[in-house]
Amino acid sequence: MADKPTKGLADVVAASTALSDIDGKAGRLFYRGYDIHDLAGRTTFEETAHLLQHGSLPSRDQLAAYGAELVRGRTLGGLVASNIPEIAAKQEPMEALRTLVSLAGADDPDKDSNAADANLRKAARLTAQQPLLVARYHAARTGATIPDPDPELSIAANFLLQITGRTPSQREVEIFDTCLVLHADHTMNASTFAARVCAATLSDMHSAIVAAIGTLKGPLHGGANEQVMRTLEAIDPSGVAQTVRDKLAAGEKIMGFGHRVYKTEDPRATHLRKMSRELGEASGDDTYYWMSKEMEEVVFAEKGLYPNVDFYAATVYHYLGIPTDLFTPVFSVSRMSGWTAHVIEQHADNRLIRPDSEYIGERDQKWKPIDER
Ligand SMILES: CC(=O)SCCNC(=O)CCNC(=O)[C@H](O)C(C)(C)COP(=O)(O)OP(=O)(O)OC[C@H]1O[C@@H](n2cnc3c(N)ncnc32)[C@H](O)[C@@H]1OP(=O)(O)O
Ligand SMILES: O=C([O-])CC(=O)C(=O)O
Repeated sequence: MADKPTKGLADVVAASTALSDIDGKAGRLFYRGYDIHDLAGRTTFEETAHLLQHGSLPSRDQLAAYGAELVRGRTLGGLVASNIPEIAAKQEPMEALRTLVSLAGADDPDKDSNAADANLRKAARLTAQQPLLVARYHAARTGATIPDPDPELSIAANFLLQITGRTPSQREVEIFDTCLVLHADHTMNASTFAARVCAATLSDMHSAIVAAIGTLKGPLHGGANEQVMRTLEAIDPSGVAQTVRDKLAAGEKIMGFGHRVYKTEDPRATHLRKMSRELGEASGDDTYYWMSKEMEEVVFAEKGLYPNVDFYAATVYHYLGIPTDLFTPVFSVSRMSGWTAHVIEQHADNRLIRPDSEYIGERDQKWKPIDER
């Protein structure tokens, strides 16, 4: 007979990884041993993706080679490109990305190989294509014409330009790039775990990423950032405290708060809060920032909960001009670097992930023919 399960696998160590590490009590996050506070604002998303996928912060030559690979990968295959208009008309953004990445698997030249070199090439292509998929999806549904990605620009700069239709300021690019760095990897979060479970059957990288995208979509995980913005938009600025108290009294969860691992401030929220404030002030209307601050104070006073990465990311993306329903897709643009690195790591030292379950159903049932049931 199996042991009692730990509900939600809380505190269960499900994999070994050299990619990221969290000290939940101290509120610290590390990518391959580098403190997130040292990376944020100093390391680009491209450098971070290289760190995760290739194992080291790149030298100038390595970054040039990886950057060139990303530029080459920044094209869409025929199956994906031809289906975007219909998918954009019929599917919500995260559903659409799940479908489009699946189609991209069929277009991928390395689709039949899980070998280490093929996985690295697929990781770079997926990282390069994800922002383009979001931008092309958005353009198809709005009827906008967007420029092709500029090979001289970073992923962050190209994405903001394609989504907002205007050339972002240098500071906006820096802030968005920092957001991508902050969201890149996070140990055994639900979507990464889903990717690793899929990869551990020796299924391919695109299948694992489809599983991850479907998992990130949920409001208890990456989908929370969109819900944070929808909550802020629905509240009267003068009624923040009362609304939060009413929601809590009704047993509702406040989106963007709480975390399975952090027992103190999420170190990513520290950066996102500052950037939200800066962008809010620069916009001339920082109402959503101040509403967020008030919400943070009330949730802490009432429940002792801290904001997670999704909370201040919402207002940062809002101030950057990103449509609210693309917030979770933006998360996927960044997390693609971590997911793919986890698939590489899983395939490199694989064993099927197949836990046990506790049976709680009926026993000793007596079978009856259908007419006697
Ligand atoms: C990128 C990310 O995935 S970050 C997380 C994004 N998700 C959210 O922001 C959604 C809101 N937050 C939550 O639902 C949870 O805090 C999670 C899913 C993040 C973590 O869940 P768990 O570790 O399973 O904690 P669980 O949901 O059991 O919460 C523990 C207690 O805190 C309460 N709690 C946790 N989060 C919240 C919240 N946001 N609002 C109100 N109460 C909360 C729960 O109601 C529960 O209370 P109880 O013990 O009285 O029943
Ligand atoms: O780690 C988690 O459970 C959720 C999270 O913060 C992330 O995926 O970034």
